[in-house]
Amino acid sequence: MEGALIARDRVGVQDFVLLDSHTSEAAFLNNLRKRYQENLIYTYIGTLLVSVNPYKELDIYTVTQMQLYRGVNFFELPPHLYAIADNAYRVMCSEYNNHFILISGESGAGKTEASKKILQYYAVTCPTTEQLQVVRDRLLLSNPVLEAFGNAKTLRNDNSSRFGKYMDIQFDFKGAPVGGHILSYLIEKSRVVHQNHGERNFHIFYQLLEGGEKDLLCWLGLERNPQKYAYLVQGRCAKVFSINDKNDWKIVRKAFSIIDFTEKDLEHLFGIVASVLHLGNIQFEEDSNGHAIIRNGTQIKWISKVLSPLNVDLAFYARDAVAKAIYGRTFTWLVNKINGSLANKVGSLSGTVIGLLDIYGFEVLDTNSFEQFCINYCNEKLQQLLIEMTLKAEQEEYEMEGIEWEPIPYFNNKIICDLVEQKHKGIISILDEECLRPGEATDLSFLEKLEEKVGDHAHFVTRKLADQKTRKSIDWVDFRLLHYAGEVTYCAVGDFSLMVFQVLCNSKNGIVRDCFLLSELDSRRRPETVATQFKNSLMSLIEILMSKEPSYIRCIKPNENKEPGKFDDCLIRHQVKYLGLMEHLRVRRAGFAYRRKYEHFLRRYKSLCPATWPHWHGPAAEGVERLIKHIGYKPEEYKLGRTKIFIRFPKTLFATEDAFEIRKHLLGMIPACWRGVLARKEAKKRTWAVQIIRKFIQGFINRKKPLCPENVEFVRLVQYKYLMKLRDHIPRNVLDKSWLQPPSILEEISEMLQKMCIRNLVRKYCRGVTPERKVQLQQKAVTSAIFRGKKEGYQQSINLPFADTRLSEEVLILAPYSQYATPVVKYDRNGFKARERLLVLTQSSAYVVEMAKIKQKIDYATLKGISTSNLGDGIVVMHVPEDNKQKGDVILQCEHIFEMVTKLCMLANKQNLVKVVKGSLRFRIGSGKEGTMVFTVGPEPHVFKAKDGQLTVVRLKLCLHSRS
Ligand SMILES: Nc1ncnc2c1ncn2[C@@H]1O[C@H](COP(=O)(O)OP(=O)(O)OP(=O)(O)O)[C@@H](O)[C@H]1O
Repeated sequence: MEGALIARDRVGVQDFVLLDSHTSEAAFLNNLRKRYQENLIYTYIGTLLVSVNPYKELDIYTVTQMQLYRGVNFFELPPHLYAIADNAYRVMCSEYNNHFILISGESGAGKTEASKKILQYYAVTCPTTEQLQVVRDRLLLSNPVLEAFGNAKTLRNDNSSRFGKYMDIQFDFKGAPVGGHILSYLIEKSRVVHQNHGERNFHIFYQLLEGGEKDLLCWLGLERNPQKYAYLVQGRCAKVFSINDKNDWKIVRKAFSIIDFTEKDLEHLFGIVASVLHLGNIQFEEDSNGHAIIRNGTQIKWISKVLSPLNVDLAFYARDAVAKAIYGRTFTWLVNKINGSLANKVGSLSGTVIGLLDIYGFEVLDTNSFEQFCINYCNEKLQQLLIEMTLKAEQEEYEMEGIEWEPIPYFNNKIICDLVEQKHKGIISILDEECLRPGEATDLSFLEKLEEKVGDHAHFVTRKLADQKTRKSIDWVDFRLLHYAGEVTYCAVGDFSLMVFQVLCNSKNGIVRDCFLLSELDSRRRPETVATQFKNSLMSLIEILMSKEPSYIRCIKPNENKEPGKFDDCLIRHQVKYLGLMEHLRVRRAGFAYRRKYEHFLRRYKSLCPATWPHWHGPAAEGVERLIKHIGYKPEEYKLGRTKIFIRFPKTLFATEDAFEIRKHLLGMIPACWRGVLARKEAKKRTWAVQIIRKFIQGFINRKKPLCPENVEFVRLVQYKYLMKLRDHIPRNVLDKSWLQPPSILEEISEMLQKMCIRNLVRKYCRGVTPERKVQLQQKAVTSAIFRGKKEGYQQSINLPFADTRLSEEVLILAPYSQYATPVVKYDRNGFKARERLLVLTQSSAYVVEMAKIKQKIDYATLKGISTSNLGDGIVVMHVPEDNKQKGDVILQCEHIFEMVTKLCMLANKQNLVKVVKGSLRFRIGSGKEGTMVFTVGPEPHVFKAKDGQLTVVRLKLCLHSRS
């Protein structure tokens, strides 16, 4: 709601409590007018909603609007009856208590429309289930039925409710509507028999005649023409342009079927409607005794006989009384029947309710009868309730907030209520006494009694009691009450006799029988007058309301002509008075114009103080204190409650609001400038991007050309991208041969880079190699040169380090020539297999040692060659020169053949002497003889010598020397 504070000069304030001169009626009207002219028909007084009938369709009742108000804090959106409805609903759901919404205003002010809209709001926004849809439909459809029987066209409203209505909507614990209950008040029975010019009887009569099926009318003995019925033609406007009776009949018929009326019920109901019409057509004439007799006998078959010997006037009077009674009681029956259908049958039993009270407003007619008396008394009671509840709520809030209560001058209308309802001394009691006392009661005797008993009351006047000046305006049969809303003069002439209709108790029509109970004829019981009945029902209504949380909607009729946009000051001023709005405003203001929770206040105005902007991290109350200190509130302008700040004068709030608007504007500008900078940057970025993309495409097309302006950036980009990627994929060690595939234009560079990289890695590797490791590597390089790709087991031998302790002086595995077939295995202390023969390498020669005794010395200088097979056996043959002293070539079997051969070669410096042979080799046995050695693979490794001296070396899958 604060959102529109700034527009207050044009559209007025949304809450009357913000009016500077809150006691000025003119200021009140002015605000209402401003808003009405802007189609803002709703204004608050605190939590009370004032509504002015727009007399045109406004776009504010859509489902979107409903959703907008759903669950939103009351003051955050413009005033609306949805806000009232939603607030009541939300509080009900959260606090699990009962509520009522009191809608009042004079005829045509928009009460019924408001209550229907609230019902629709609940129908749309409340949770429901498929089962509960039925309840929802019944709640909505009870309206057309009640309106058909209880509404009529009047001069003031084409669809005027002629009864007061209180409807409870029952909700289950989940907040779903599960049922309803209706109470009706004071149906205007007089309308059944009499209508003023320009007005009609209740809608149902015209609907039945206009829309009723031919058979039905025939059965009821009715003609379609309303002009034929005396009760329908007095207002001379049976047909009205704005009302479509035929269509409404269809709606009502459909509604009847939804709200559980049986065909029998309808038969009886329409029977009664028709009876009333027939009754109205009965005419009397005088017989010779001066008694009334029925003139036109045809109608009588529809009603019971009139037996009393009455004169003609009284006979007409009695006829009308019967018609009114039948209709009135049938209406009550109808309401009860609807209640049966609305009763909660599906939901949980213990739920909560929201009551909608749509009740006639204060009425002042040219001639005010008993009906107006009741209506105005009702308004007096409701006004009292409103003032009391508002005051109570205000006081409670002050107490809760720890703020001192300041007494407010206001008019308490309890004194008028007492005048009407006090036991024994009140007007109703006096009326009862007059009606029920033996002997003839007259209007004048009643008036005299009043003068006697309440004559000295400040709010009661009769002609006799009045002063000279006012005497003229009061008739002898009148009394005047000074209501809170103004003076009303009532005519004391009326129907004070109690009518009892024995004959109706025996009717064949079920509804009539239900309505007129025989027990009522019990003469021992003191019957209640209509006034007392009304008083009692009003008392129980007040009791119902007192137990609930209130919300109020006050409806105002802007003009008498149902004209949109016309704001009749005089008419509205009256209503503002009748509705007690000034009084309510006075109570509501109670010293402080505005109050808000600290959190809300701080959220809105925090930008006004550097300490609270943009964020306040402490408690909201302290934030507000800092804020108002910074703005400069004077001590008399505000009070700080427990949870709310109270601001005494609207001008203080407006000044704050204006400051906030300026601030908002400034704050709004910063983002605007910033947005400009960003937009310019964005545009630049886009232009730049377009150029880049264009260049890229050009570069791609020309990428294979030598560097030129067209491709230079593309190539650089590709280079850059490739190099950046290569950086993450560079080989980390000399053995890693992977290299990132270059784009074609970078192949040459990539190759160079790869070489550099490898060189670098190698250098790095070499620098990190120890002398021992270097020797190893040199040895391994020799091994590789000799054996790589030639002999089985080489690959596996690479990772096996050569040991310094082997073969420098001693320890090689030797196999005696004679024992190839069964080698004897021994282990020396170095863990090597030792046989009978050892090979010892020294700097200048190799010794074949047998049992530690030198057996054969081979000089490196004379060594002719070294042979091994390509298989994984451990046989090595050292070819020595043909020398007599020597026995022949040395054949050895050793475990570390790669190491042994390598070291031997290196010592002898004769790498090229080694031969790796396939299949077989020839060797010299000595003394000029030669032998052959065959290498083969078999299921078992062994070495054997054939008879012809040929040696065969069989190796298993595994190499002989592989120990691990
Ligand atoms: N919010 C509204 N928007 C548009 N038209 C409205 C609105 N409220 C009322 N009206 C118009 O005013 C007419 C009278 O309204 P409504 O019947 O609600 O008055 P009422 O106060 O219930 O009168 P009564 O006391 O005679 O029953 C409606 O038929 C409708 O044409």
